[in-house]
Amino acid sequence: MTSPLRLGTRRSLMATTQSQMVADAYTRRTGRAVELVGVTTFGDVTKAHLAQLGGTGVFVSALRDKLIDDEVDFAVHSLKDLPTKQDPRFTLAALPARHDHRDALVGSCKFADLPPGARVGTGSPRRVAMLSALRPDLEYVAIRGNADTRIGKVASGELDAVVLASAGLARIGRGGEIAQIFETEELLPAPGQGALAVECRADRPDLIEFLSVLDDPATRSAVTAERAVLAALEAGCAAPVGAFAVDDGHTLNLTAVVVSIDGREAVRKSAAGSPSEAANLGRLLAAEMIAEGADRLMGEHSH
Ligand SMILES: NCc1[nH]cc(CCC(=O)O)c1CC(=O)O
Repeated sequence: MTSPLRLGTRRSLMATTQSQMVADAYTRRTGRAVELVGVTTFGDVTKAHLAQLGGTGVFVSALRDKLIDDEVDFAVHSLKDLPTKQDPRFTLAALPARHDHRDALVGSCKFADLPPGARVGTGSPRRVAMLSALRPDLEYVAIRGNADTRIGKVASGELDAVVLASAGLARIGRGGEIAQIFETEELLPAPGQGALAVECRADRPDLIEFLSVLDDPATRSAVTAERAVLAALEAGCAAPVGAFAVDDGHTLNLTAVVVSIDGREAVRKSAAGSPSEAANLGRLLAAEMIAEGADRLMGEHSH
């Protein structure tokens, strides 16, 4: 009998839920058992504001340490938390079919119905910038902590609403509290939002082959283009950059935006191309955006 695969996961509800989803999908497809191994990460224990931690990857490195130490076989990350520069010791063996890519408002009314001066919580400069463009009359409050903590600030009355990723809310069973989902025309999601990444060591070709049953090619081309924009802009997860692509099986349609943090200026562009040229499409779009001043808009939030 084959031994179970060991899946390293952060201990938060969102992480264990998404890890369990991937574990179940793998077992369904292959018949092989997967056991979850809980790992505590720096990103879970630190009190520092995420945007001040010097970029991406705080949730990722502890899981990668366990891969290197051979304590786990693979890990599942939220793709949007993964640095665009891939560490050569690891491979994204599968990018499963993406869940909802959009952002959602949790609160007692829709965004347009919030009274002037209402306090809206979000830790993301991207969301602050784009929401400020729609409603400059609201107060945007930097918040941190897991989704549960953030939603709690609405229940306690400290905030009128919070904005979180729809996919994450669904994963922790709080999708029912969503007052509104933002369409991409008004709030373009973070590159890779809603997608998971299945990662293992690059020196385990057999395992990469096993895990590849979970890969969804249309998701892979879409998020490859989105992440290529982010990489070419030399922006990190804290930059006010949105990107979203759809691969319909023939054509890859990509839209990206960079917004000044006050929401007053934006460079937004779209492009279409072949899914097999996803990375190029993203790079070219980013170059056009830079030519129109995108890097100036990012200011201190680049890198
Ligand atoms: N930045 C933290 C983070 N990383 C992934 C998700 C949620 C879901 C996803 O995009 O897969 C969240 C929470 C959020 O942004 O609301």
